[in-house]
Amino acid sequence: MSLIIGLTGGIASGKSTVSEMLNHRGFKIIDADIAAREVVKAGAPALCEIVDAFGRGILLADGNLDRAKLGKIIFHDQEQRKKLNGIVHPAVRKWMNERKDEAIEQGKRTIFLDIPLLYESNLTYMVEKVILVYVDEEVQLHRLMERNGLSKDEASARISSQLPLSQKVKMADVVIDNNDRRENTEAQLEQLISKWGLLP
Ligand SMILES: CC(C)(COP(=O)(O)OP(=O)(O)OC[C@H]1O[C@@H](n2cnc3c(N)ncnc32)[C@H](O)[C@@H]1O)[C@@H](O)C(=O)NCCC(=O)NCCS
Ligand SMILES: Nc1ncnc2c1ncn2[C@@H]1O[C@H](COP(=O)(O)OP(=O)(O)OP(=O)(O)O)[C@@H](O)[C@H]1O
Repeated sequence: MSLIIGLTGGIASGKSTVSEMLNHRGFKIIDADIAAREVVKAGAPALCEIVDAFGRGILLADGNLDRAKLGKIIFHDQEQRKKLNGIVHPAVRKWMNERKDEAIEQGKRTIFLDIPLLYESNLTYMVEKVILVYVDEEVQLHRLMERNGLSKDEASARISSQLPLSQKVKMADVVIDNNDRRENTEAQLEQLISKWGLLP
């Protein structure tokens, strides 16, 4: 029997940072952001649907998706975001479920699904427990601006396109506070692994 745990948070709250720590300990992580990139690769059916919905101008000269351009559209317009989500999310779920089944077959005892939009997309049915990686909003804004080289307005638009972390905190089984140094985050993770008796 494998335990399926959801790892969620907000944009730039530290999910990848925690995933990396879990990966080092041998745990299997299936990442929705990677899935979302895979399912829109050149030639993929979801990419054709995106072109039908947003026009050929959404492609780069080499035929790949212009992510920066699409980001500018969807993080500022809820209707366009819903349209994109409707195309990409079913393919993401399928991709993740296939990887999860593979991991179960390989005998993995704990499998983490890293899903930024776990609550927004009502995907809690896919997991048995939820870990939330939390940061205060000003830390989130600062780290996002820094990591992606975004202006304050652009970063705020991205944060506002998700449920506030303060709301997600109330729904999660456990919260990892990632405001402090990485060592502090890692110590909380260690404690949780031991408290829940998690094995890779
Ligand atoms: C709009 C796109 C092309 C922008 O690409 P970009 O390389 O700039 O960002 P990236 O994919 O690395 O996403 C970074 C973060 O943005 C947030 N985010 C992405 N898409 C969304 C969305 N539709 N709604 C809210 N937040 C989102 C997530 O926190 C994600 O971790 C891309 O995010 C995308 O295809 N989004 C739709 C698919 C999706 O919902 N992905 C999130 C996980 S399923
Ligand atoms: N404890 C920390 N102290 C300082 N910087 C951190 C810490 N944790 C993460 N960061 C930095 O903050 C940024 C966001 O972290 P990370 O990429 O792990 O977030 P994420 O939740 O996976 O983001 P996204 O959903 O956007 O992919 C990165 O640049 C990372 O290096």
